[in-house]
Amino acid sequence: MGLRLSSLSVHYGQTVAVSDVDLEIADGEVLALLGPSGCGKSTLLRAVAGLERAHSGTVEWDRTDLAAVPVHRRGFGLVFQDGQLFPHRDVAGNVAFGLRMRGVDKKAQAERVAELLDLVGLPGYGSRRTTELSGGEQQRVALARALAPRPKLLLLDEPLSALDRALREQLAADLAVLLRRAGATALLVTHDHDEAFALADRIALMRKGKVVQTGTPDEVWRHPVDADVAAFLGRTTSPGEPASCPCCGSPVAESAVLGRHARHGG
Ligand SMILES: Nc1ncnc2c1ncn2[C@@H]1O[C@H](COP(=O)(O)OP(=O)(O)OP(=O)(O)O)[C@@H](O)[C@H]1O
Repeated sequence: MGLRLSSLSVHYGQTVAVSDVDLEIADGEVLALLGPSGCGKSTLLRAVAGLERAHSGTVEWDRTDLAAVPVHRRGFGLVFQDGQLFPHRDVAGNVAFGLRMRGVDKKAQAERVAELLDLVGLPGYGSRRTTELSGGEQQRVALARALAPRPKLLLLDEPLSALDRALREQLAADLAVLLRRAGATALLVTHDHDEAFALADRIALMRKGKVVQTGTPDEVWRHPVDADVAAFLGRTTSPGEPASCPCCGSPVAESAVLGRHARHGG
């Protein structure tokens, strides 16, 4: 159960952006779609969201084909790189958006907004103007807005890439914790392997429209399918002893250790 893509292809005219992809995300799982620029990650996510049509193949949720289900009826939450908050609404108004659309009453809206602002580390921010928030705070609000209606699946397209390096690492660690706390099922698109290692239960590596490898972060780190993947992950094909996580002892990329601590709650 959960999301299943079967032989999914998406074309833009002559360009084959996604080619014959099979992929599943189980309930409660965070899967990172990782690959270089232009390999088709965003297109695949957009096809899952219903923003692009499949050329062939299927997108299913709980074994139901979504081809005829429009974006707003899929019950998926979306977070993009730049948050895309409504500038004319305050923070609470943004977070409550999906709840208002579903006709949730005012009291329940306020309770859920407060709960979500706590979750993303912005308690008491409800009446703040979104234009006065930092980039990191805006992304937290975008995440709270996406999570508020309890989406079946959270679609995150490079949610941290507009932020500077230090903030990105901090927020990746925070995001890892709060996705688990929220029990979210998520598809995360990123070109940053540190981010994928920090956040994901499983990684799908994409190249030229195809998924070339899937596995846990440890599996893809230990056994990259080929030299290109190894190089993309920032390791050599004949590494020395890789760094190991002090929490679980797994060999992981040193730069990913911070995020793994967060996942272990340490
Ligand atoms: N609207 C579009 N019209 C035509 N071609 C497109 C369109 N969007 C994407 N493409 C092409 O499809 C391919 C996949 O693009 P996509 O944006 O999915 O890649 P990506 O892996 O998400 O890249 P990035 O990390 O740079 O965002 C690329 O060759 C791109 O040029």
